[in-house]
Amino acid sequence: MNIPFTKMQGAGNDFVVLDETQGPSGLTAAQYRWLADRHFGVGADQILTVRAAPASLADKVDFEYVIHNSDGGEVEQCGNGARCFARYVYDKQLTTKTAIRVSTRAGIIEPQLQEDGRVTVNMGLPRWSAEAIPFLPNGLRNQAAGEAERWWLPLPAEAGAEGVWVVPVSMGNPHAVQLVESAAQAPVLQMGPWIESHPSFPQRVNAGFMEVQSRGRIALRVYERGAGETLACGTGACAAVVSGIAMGLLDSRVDVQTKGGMLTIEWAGAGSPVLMTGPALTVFEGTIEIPASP
Ligand SMILES: N[C@@H](CCC[C@H](N)C(=O)O)C(=O)O
Repeated sequence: MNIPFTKMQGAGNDFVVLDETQGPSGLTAAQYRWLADRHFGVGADQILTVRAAPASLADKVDFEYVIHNSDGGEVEQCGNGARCFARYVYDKQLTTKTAIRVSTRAGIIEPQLQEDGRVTVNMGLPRWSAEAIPFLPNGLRNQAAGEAERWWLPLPAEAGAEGVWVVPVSMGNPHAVQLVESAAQAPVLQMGPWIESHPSFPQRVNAGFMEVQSRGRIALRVYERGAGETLACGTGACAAVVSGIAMGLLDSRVDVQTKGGMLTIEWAGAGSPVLMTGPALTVFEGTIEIPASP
């Protein structure tokens, strides 16, 4: 099967974007994995698929946005991808709107193109309940940290620590945020896989390592579920900032330094949606022949 694609990136988190507004291509998990492979396919952290609004939401949204991790699994949300999605549908003239409503597996989000080329996305409310994340707190120690709750995740010796305190939170997808002295020195690659697959997160989790540099700035690295460490994670940035605000460590507007660029996250507190602003750029376009059974 030959399919056209667009390669995009947002703060270095990179994507293959597919247009299925005229109908589904019916790709399998193995084909998504192949497309994301940096040696055999195009290479990406996530594959983003643009679809027409589902009939049940036709009066509420402009498009549907489907996300697959590089391991081939479909997931609920992707923040950097949401910005690239908005840039894509506008640049491809699939819409003339600059404020777009998009349905995702995690609900409706609202990207808005800015005049400086960046995109701001209303990512909705953070969710803290164990059911929403989902998170199994059974038997784990916890402690109050401001208005947030931190949980002790015991880890095996191979992870490099007996355990870590994390704040579990959902931005539509699951996150576990820990505070570190230095993001640059954090054991992301050693510890990340153990947190990602920790039995307390039945759908696995994105593991965030947050260094608070001031009340308005953090450095962040994220070991992403289904993709490994990426240069930036938009939902991870939202999760880290809302956790830091709930812990009383951050103000309501925070610059997030990632390995691939800067994101700005704003959150006015309980009941308010999280706003994420950052870059969204096209890198190249092409057509690729996808093997039937890679
Ligand atoms: N890169 C993303 C998140 C992609 C999904 C994530 N790996 C998951 O499995 O939940 C972002 O920018 O938010």
